[in-house]
Amino acid sequence: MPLYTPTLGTKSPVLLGHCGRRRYCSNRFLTPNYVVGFQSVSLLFSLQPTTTITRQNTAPRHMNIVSLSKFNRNCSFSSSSIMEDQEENMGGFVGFMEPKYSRELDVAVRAVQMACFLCQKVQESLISKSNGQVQSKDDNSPVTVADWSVQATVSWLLSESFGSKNVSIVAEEDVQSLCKVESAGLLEVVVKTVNDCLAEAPRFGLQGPQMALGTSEVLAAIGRCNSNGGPIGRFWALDPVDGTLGFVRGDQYAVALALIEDGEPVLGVLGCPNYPMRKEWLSYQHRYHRIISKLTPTTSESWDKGCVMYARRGSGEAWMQPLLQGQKKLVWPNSARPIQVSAIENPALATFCEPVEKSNSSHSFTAGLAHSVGLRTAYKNFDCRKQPLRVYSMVKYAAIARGDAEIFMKFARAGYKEKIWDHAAGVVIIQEAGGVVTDAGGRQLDFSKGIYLEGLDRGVIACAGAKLHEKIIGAVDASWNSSSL
Ligand SMILES: Nc1ncnc2c1ncn2[C@@H]1O[C@H](COP(=O)(O)OS(=O)(=O)O)[C@@H](OP(=O)(O)O)[C@H]1O
Ligand SMILES: [Mg+2]
Repeated sequence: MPLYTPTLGTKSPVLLGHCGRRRYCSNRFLTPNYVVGFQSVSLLFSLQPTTTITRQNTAPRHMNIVSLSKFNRNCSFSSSSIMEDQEENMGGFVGFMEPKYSRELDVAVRAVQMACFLCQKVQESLISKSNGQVQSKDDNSPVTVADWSVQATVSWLLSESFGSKNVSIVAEEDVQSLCKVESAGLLEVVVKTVNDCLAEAPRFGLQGPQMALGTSEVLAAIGRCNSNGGPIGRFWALDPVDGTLGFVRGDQYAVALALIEDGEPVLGVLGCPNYPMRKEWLSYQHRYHRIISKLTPTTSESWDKGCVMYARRGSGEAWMQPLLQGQKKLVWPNSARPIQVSAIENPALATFCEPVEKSNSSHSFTAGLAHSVGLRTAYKNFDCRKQPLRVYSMVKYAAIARGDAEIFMKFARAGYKEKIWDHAAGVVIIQEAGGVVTDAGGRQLDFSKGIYLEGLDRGVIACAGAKLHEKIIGAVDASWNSSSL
């Protein structure tokens, strides 16, 4: 049974009630022990003698608890058959509610925290010794132990939390390549990596397996990520290690997890292990950051370490919390703080970022655009040539969401189809942080057509605000025909 603490960081009125997998949403039984008011509270649930509670019976400090009338207007249940079928046993316990997707967001953030922990360990070992953990996929992109291990770990955690029947996942890695005879050694490392990570689950507030997972269970977890997405129902989109090149080069990468319902991303969680809470680190080469971090003592809040960002569609809020460090235990809200896009509207003051590899996005086209709109470009790595901020992975989305840059553009070569897991989490987070994300025609990205962003018009444009966005869209139109794209 997963351990659960209700979600942090909402200003929406909520009434809480969780115990393990059980959700107490009955309005039949309200104990006198709930707290009413818009204030930070720690709430102790009242328990029936027959109820088996493992732990976590308190609400996070900054949840807002309100009266039932407000609750009825503002809250809805997220559905989970597991919760419903266990609810009957809980008569007389407590009646609470929370905003839609709260539990999903809570589990997703914790799972991504764990995935980042796993990735950091693997990346460190890659850097310290190139010990053969970098593999090649059919398409020649590097695939690591981390890719498969994260996919297995996140899939297992989601299935445990919501029931494997209720969890559908679209993810990048394909289990077939891991089942090949020549991958036996790699598979062994993956199984060990997954078990090492899951053993830490209680520290992250989730329940790990009672016994270490066997090879078949790990393969089953990876293989379960075989959804093709689509317009109906609910599925998760996972990029276990986005920015594989950044990962193997010891630079930026991200763990991206989004929940998509009826074709729309409703939750976005982005783990950015090498993107510290402090802004200034983004423009330094990560190797430099690593050296400096080793020289400076770790602060209690770990602001100089990586972060996890997250948002729930329609909440008007996006949040960032530091990665869990050392042997600490994750305690909500884990020093979470709200993030917002930059207020800069003037292109001359705006910083734009783009993919590092010109094979992934045309640098010459964006350079022309930057020039025509009068965009500021950054000095990077003490390099005196002006250039955009080139950052691997969805950390670019993260940079826009928290106001470290104002514009992100990606123009892949003709014929390349963008995949949903490379964008879904970032889109929700930027939009809830106040930004705008569309294709180059100004249309919303369409996550309802399967694993690809079908119908994408030319490229992806994310901006801090509508004015900048309008200017970029106009500039793309003006220069597209004369480009070679
Ligand atoms: N040819 C081509 N064109 C455009 N995009 C491609 C292409 N090939 C791959 N991909 C996908 O892009 C993801 C990496 O995008 P980034 O923005 O991180 O690029 S970069 O690494 O900074 O250059 C990358 O994600 P990861 O595979 O997770 O790294 C791919 O999904
Ligand atoms: Mg990716």
